Amino acid sequence: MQTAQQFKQSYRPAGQDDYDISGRVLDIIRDVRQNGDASLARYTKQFDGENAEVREIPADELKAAFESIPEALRDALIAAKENIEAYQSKIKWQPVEPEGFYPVLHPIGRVGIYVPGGKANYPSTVLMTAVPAKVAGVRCITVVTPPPGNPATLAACHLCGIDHVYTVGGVQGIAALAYGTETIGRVDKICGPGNAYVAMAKKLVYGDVGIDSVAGPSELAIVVDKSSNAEWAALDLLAQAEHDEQARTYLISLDQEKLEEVGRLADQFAEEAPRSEIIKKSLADNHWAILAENRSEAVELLNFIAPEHAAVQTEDADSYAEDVTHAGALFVGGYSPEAIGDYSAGPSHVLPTGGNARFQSGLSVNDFLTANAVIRVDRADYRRYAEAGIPIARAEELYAHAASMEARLNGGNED
Ligand SMILES: NC(=O)c1ccc[n+]([C@@H]2O[C@H](COP(=O)([O-])OP(=O)(O)OC[C@H]3O[C@@H](n4cnc5c(N)ncnc54)[C@H](O)[C@@H]3O)[C@@H](O)[C@H]2O)c1
Ligand SMILES: N[C@H](CO)Cc1c[nH]c[nH+]1
Ligand SMILES: [Zn+2]
Repeated sequence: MQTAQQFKQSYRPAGQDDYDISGRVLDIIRDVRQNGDASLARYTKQFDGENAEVREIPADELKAAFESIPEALRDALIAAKENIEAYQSKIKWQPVEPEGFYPVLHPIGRVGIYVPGGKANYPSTVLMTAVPAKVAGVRCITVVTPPPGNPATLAACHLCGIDHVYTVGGVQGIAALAYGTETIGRVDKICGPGNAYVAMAKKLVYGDVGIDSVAGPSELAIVVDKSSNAEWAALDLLAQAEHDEQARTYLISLDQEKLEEVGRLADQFAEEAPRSEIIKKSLADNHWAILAENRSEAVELLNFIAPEHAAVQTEDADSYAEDVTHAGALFVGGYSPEAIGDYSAGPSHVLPTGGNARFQSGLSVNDFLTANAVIRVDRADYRRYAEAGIPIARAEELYAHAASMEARLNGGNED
């Protein structure tokens, strides 16, 4: 257990010290750029197993996967998809009147989605990325996912009408999307979460291709008080810890007894959990238990950590919504567990990690739109813009800029 002060003094956000992996990740990216498919095949055997194969899954196999999964799962995917569509449609940017200066909205042309598949399978991630892209109007979507391709993930690809699905994961999958190979077409923007290697690869290709955010190993910060249900809070911690040994969990309590109770239950549940090994390592290496003195210290801690998910399960949980400014998503009250956001609530579960919620929002339909300005000045209005521009151009000693504006001051043939 730590005080807020002690925690803040020693804390480092996830990913900031990943220098050791950045070199290795860059080597793989360079190799894929130079050697294309041959490089993909080599790294896939190295990281995913000797028999692992990179291939495109044809549409009829995706359909067969959809038909083969249990009906209850099919219905659940369809229901979740509807919720996601409803939320994303509600928040989609709307065109403004095309007069004067205005932004014109265009869907991004080619989108690549990374669907993780190392320590767990993520059909939900297909929905949480492809549905916003489709609502935006993206015409070509490519999914990459580690081999051999999980049936439920492939089923979700069919449900979402994905154009191309390739069984290639990790850094090599990201590099293939960013630069293209003989068989995989390069895309304009890559989205989707992944482990620390995938997150680093996205950072390193950014600029040559767009990315949504650095959505690395999962994070959850829960705030509890005397009134909180300790069992629920402990289970919520485990629900993040089971993703990855590197998943981070923070328990912030306004009450010392509750802090100890939740911690005890989490350790107890970890022993019996199906993914016990991952959970125990995550809790041992990447869990913080912090005693906050009061509500404002709890809010300050959340904003300091800027976690992927913040969950407030205190008596006055509603009051946190305005004050928590840095969190990928905020879950308010005991009946809003983070797992609901993972699957079926509607906002995307692809959220910024490593403190990036300070400047980055979760994935949404608007990440798949560009809003570029259209500038059209009439002769009647020209003078006031030119007169504001010319002195600034001169101050910058950019005389051709000034001349370009001056030449039009007295009119000409152009109307
Ligand atoms: N932030 C979010 O929005 C969000 C959402 C869902 C999941 N997640 C996170 O996504 C991650 C999924 O991770 P995962 O491992 O299950 O699947 P993954 O698909 O991200 O990673 C598996 C791949 O990593 C590569 N890899 C493994 N070890 C490597 C090494 N030593 N060097 C280079 N490459 C290596 C391999 O190519 C392998 O196919 C978890 O950390 C989870 O918490 C985050
Ligand atoms: N909690 C993850 C984001 O950090 C998303 C997810 C998908 N499936 C289960 N969970
Ligand atoms: Zn989760």
